Amino acid sequence: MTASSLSPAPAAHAASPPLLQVRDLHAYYGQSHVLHGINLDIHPGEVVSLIGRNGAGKTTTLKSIMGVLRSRTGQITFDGQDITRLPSNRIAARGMAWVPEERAILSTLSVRENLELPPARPGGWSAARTYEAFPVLRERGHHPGSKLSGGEQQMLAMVRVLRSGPRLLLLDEPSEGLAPVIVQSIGRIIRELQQEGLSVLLVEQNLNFATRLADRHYVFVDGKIVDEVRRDEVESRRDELLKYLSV
Ligand SMILES: Nc1ncnc2c1ncn2[C@@H]1O[C@H](COP(=O)(O)OP(=O)(O)OP(=O)(O)O)[C@@H](O)[C@H]1O
Repeated sequence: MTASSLSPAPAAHAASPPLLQVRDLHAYYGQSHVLHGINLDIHPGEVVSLIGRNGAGKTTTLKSIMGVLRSRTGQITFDGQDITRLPSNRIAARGMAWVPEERAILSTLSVRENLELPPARPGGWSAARTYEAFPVLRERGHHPGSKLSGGEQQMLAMVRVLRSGPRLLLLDEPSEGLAPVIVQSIGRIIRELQQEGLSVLLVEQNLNFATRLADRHYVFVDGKIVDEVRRDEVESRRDELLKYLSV
C-alpha cells in the first residue's frame, strides 16, 4: 500500500470526526528539512502508533504536534480547532499531553512532590487512582526522582500528565529500556485509558508492544509516512513491518 492509498480508520472509530488531524506537516531543524508532508488522523478512543527506524522523524512529529518544535508548516487541528500557531502551554490546556522519551520529571524533587506539582484538573488522575495503578509510586513517595528506576520514572512521567485529564496522550517510546513486567503494566494502563475514551499517539521501536496496543500504525521512512497498517492486517504483514524497522 502506498501513502496515497491509505485506508480510513477502523469502523469502530470512523463514525466520529478525528480528534487530531495533521495535514502536510513539514518540520525543520535550522536548515535541515526533517518532515516532508506528514498527514495523519487520530479518532477519539483510538491508539495509533508511529513506527520506523531511528531518525525517521517520529519524535519530531510529536514535538511538532505539541508545539514544542515551532519551525514547521502545515496544519494541525485538534478537536476541530486549528492549533498550528498556538504555544505548547495553550495546546496542553486544550487537552493534549506529551510524555517525552527522556521522561520529564523533576529529578531533585520527591515522587510525591512530582505528583503534586502539576495541578489536578477535573477528569484527571487523583492520588487514589495513581496509587491503585502504580502502587510502587506510593512506596517510593519520599525518594527523589533521580533515584527511581527507568520504569518508575516512566510511570511517574505518565501520571504527572494524566493529572490534567488529557484527551490525547502523546507517548514517546514508553517501553524503552524497561523490564517486561513494567512494560506490561504500562500497556495495561494504556488499554484502560483507551477504554475510557482517551486517544493515544505512541512512538515505538518495540513492535510487539506497539502491535498489541495500537489500532493502526503509521510507518515512517526518511521523514515521510510510507505506509499504514491496521490491527487486522498486522499478522499478515508482520514481515514487512519488521523490514521497515530493521537497520
Ligand atoms: N535537535 C535536533 N537538531 C538537528 N537535527 C535533529 C534534532 N533532533 C532530531 N534531528 C534529526 O531529525 C531527524 C528525525 O529525528 P527524530 O528524532 O524525529 O527521529 P525518530 O524517528 O524519532 O528517531 P529516534 O527514535 O532516533 O528519536 C533525524 O535525522 C535527526 O538526526
